[in-house]
Amino acid sequence: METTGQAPPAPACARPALPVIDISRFRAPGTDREGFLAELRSAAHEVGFFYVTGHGVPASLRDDVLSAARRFFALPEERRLEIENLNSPQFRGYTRTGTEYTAGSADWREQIDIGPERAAPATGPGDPDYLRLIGPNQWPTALPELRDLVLRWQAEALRVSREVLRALAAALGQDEGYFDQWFDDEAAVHVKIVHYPPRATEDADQGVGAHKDYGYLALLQQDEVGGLQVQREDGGWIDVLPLPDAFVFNIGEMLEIATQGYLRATRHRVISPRAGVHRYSLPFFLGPRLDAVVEPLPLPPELASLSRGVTDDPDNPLLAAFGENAVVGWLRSHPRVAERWWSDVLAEREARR
Ligand SMILES: O=C(O)CCC(=O)C(=O)O
Ligand SMILES: [Fe+2]
Repeated sequence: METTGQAPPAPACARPALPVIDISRFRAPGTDREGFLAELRSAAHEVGFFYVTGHGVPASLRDDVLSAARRFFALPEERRLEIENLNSPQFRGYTRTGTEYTAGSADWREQIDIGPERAAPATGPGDPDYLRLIGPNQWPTALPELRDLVLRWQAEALRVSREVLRALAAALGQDEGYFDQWFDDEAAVHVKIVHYPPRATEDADQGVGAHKDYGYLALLQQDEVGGLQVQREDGGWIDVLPLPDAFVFNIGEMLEIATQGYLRATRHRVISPRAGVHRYSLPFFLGPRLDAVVEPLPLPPELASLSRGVTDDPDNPLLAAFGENAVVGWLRSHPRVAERWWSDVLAEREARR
């Protein structure tokens, strides 16, 4: 189905446009394990996007985080700006609508970026730059409940995404613990709390422009509005309607590279809500530890023969060293934060060019 705007609500009996994977089957006694792994493999290889049910995250936690998000974005702007990301050397905190660009056009959303809640380590000359990404989040004093809710959400999203990654490792013919060493409690996870305001004019519909996600896996909780679209191989767009109690999962570029293109990082975008409608979503990105090095995964020959290879973007090449990739990505996407807190690093990089 080709669409240019927002889809009408799906009838209750509509077949979801993406595969649905019940992740509880991975551990359930009596599951046809090979059948389960084959379904997951085909979803991740052919589409790169799928719904995940059976994840065990309480609906009440999801509802509480989404309603706290609505309260945050309803605060007066000066209260939201108290946690502006410009205050944070670790790029954490609030960014206003219209400051983010995808493929040269402004996205129409505001958000809070949240990472692992840790103290900033003491660093000195010779230390890798990525250590400066480690540090605390910013939390709004006007909404004291947000910290605990979001950190619980982050922990649950990490748990579920590690489980999906283990199932993917098994589906790719590896030991299920294949990725575990890079995805321990210091994994570089990133939660966003996002508000898509209604479009400003009828045809200004770029909530977020078409892109692939970076990292290994992304997990998305959307509210009931809809607007996420995934690109098909023929270039058309599929509406990813909200499915109750399901997360949307997709493959990130790092996992595409690690599997030489066997798994697919699929382009997607968000269409802005219509006048009067607001959309809220909670994307979660799973990255490995900052000291991880991405090595090619040894695919079984029958899968390797179906690998598509990787087309790296020459303007934005991905490196094997994850921490350095993360630094480059943050410096590029938030130049004002970079100038304020990373000017020594920028100068050193400039001198080396
Ligand atoms: O909000 C959404 O539905 C998806 C957002 C997204 O694709 C992203 O932030 O990378
Ligand atoms: Fe995305």
